[in-house]
Amino acid sequence: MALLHLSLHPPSPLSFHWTGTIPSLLSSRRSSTQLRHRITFTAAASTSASASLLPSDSAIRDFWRWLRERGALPQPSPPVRPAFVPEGLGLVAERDMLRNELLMEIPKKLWINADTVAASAIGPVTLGLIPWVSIALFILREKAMGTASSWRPYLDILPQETDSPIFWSEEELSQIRGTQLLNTTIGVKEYVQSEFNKVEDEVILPNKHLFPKTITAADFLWAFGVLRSRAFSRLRGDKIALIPFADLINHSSTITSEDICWEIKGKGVFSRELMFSLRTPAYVKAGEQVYIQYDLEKSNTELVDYGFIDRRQRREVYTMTLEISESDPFYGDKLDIAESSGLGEIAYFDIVLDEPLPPLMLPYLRLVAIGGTDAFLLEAIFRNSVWGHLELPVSRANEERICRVVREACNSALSGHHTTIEEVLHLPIYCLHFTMNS
Ligand SMILES: C[S@@+](CC[C@H](N)C(=O)[O-])C[C@H]1O[C@@H](n2cnc3c(N)ncnc32)[C@H](O)[C@@H]1O
Repeated sequence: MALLHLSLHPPSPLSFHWTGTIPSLLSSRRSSTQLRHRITFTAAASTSASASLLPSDSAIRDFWRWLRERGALPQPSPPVRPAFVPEGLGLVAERDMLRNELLMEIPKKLWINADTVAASAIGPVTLGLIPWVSIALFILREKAMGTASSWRPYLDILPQETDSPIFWSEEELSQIRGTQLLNTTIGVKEYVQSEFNKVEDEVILPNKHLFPKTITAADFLWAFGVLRSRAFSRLRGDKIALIPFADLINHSSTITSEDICWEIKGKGVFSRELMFSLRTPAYVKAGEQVYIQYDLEKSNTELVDYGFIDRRQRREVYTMTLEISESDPFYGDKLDIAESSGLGEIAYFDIVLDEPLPPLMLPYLRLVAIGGTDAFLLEAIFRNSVWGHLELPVSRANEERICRVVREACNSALSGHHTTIEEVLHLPIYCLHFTMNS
């Protein structure tokens, strides 16, 4: 038996580890028009951020004062200021700025990362926790401390939620029933819940004196969502950090390079003080919003974690997951052959809309589907030349088998849709997944 999955790549702006099962083939029951109400498209971001979820003017003023008092604003006047924009809060230029001009330098003492937590009152009890979990506990504790927290002005401007599917209501989620997106969202929420259960038992409850208010699973999910949507994509894992002020910058698909936007480097005597510096990726006029490119590598299924998708760039990427099943009578030989080309029992192939298939995908598919009289190709004597054979059709039967299974999977997927094919094709968040029994 050979098992083939066609599935969307799970979104992961942060490198969290979770395992989730891939659902059987389904598709969105919500029309693309309906989904657009919930997912913001970058090309028309005006639907984002409802006013009730935005921080108040006075919260923004307090935050500004807080940044100034902590030396995060250059004298005499910073080149950007926080402002209400269609994407919620954003950064607006105070003057015309050229490409590569310095927007801000945020000293390390203002970042919230694992070191910040370690040096805080909960440092001793959070030792050994995954960095994002300890940061989540830290911000929830500081939030609960209210005016007693020195981080309050920053915490007060964080959004109550984003449009990420982890914050969608049950009713909204029910409308994407069957999509990979729903499954991924459920997987992520289960992962967060299980981390919460662990940290509640091991850290929060035994140290109640350190946590002024009860921390709920919903609070913990909020903190996770904040981190997931605000951490710079290359600051992952142990390096994960919240960088106040810098994290107000929004994404635009019109910015097509991400290389010069930000860097971390030492400053001051002996370059000891680390700074996060952010630069303009393009010329911007006074009064206009400054944007960056969050991550050119991210597909829309990953960007949706931020609560929006990008219609202007080629981000319709689907990851096809192929697997050599352990119950395949030729499992050992097939695995050996796959490994000789750097592949494994499971192989992932990114398929980009309107672009050629990944070069090894068809050969791997042929390998997975080999059986019957074609099995002679798996013999050790062909080991050095087998990939050359797999580049071309192995046999009519092998090719037909692949085509039949893929076609059946597609038909089955489309028959599950309540929408027309045209609507489905306009909806970037759908998936195909299938199992093939030989
Ligand atoms: C790093 S924060 C940027 C600041 C954020 N706008 C705020 O109000 O705090 C990332 C979040 O901003 C919003 N965002 C950023 N770029 C966007 C875009 N192009 N379209 C819609 N929302 C965007 C999303 O909610 C995302 O989760």
